Amino acid sequence: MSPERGERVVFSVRDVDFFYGNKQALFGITLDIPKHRITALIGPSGCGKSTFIRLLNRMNDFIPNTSVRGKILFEGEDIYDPRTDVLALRRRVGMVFQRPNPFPMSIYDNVAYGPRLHGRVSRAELDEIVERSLRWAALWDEVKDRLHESALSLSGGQQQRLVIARALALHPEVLLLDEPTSALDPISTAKIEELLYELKSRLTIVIVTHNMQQAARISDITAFFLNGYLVEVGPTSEIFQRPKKKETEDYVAGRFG
Ligand SMILES: Nc1ncnc2c1ncn2[C@@H]1O[C@H](COP(=O)(O)OP(=O)(O)OP(=O)(O)O)[C@@H](O)[C@H]1O
Repeated sequence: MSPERGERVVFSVRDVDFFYGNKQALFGITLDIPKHRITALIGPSGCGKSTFIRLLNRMNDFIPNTSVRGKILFEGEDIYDPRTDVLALRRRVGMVFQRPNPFPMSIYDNVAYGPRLHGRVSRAELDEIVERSLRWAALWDEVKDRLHESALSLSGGQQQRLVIARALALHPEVLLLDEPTSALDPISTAKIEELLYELKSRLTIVIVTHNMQQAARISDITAFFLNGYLVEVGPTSEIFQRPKKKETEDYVAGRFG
């Protein structure tokens, strides 16, 4: 899909194939991810959404015996070029997974973890980063009096917002979320959706979701995957109300998957 005129593209994906061993999981994916927008990836189980989102910050590198063909440009740079600094890439492109995974340490230390690892920061600077990140993640008011308690004492929904705060502490340009609310209750889910909506003024968001109402509520662009192919991508309202392909229409109408 070509983004609307004048809209900046953060990721430009061209003809990407992906293999687990000799099993091909993605076929010729071509897609642009526009800046400061929420792009939702939808499609039935096993269609390649997680595989695709993990390509964007090279998380698939951790899975042995995989290979990629094609090009993925992030801000114009080929991220699969051997000279790519993968750690720097992951700092710029943060990721949040399905199950909240706070570190077994205090709330404060979870958020301070990345900034501490990436450079020398004073206590005062850290305090500021922690507060700001928790505010961005809409968690500050709930935890400001218990920053030194274990992160594991938080509820699931709070833990997921803490994990988002931990990612935000590094000022990523893109946040990738792989089904971030599927383990959460409806109230926590609504909080995360609201938060993502607020965050898009600061960064670009790509979210995998099984929940079509969620995609329809929060995303600007929706990409529909099926059996490793990108069937259709476009403005969310068009994908849900006037899809061009029969498969998309069937899927969004709940006729399969
Ligand atoms: N680590 C792996 N090793 C081998 N095959 C894998 C691996 N991870 C995923 N696959 C296969 O790749 C295909 C795409 O899987 P993927 O997890 O990307 O789909 P998905 O759309 O995210 O599914 P779900 O919605 O169920 O999470 C599936 O056939 C899956 O079995």
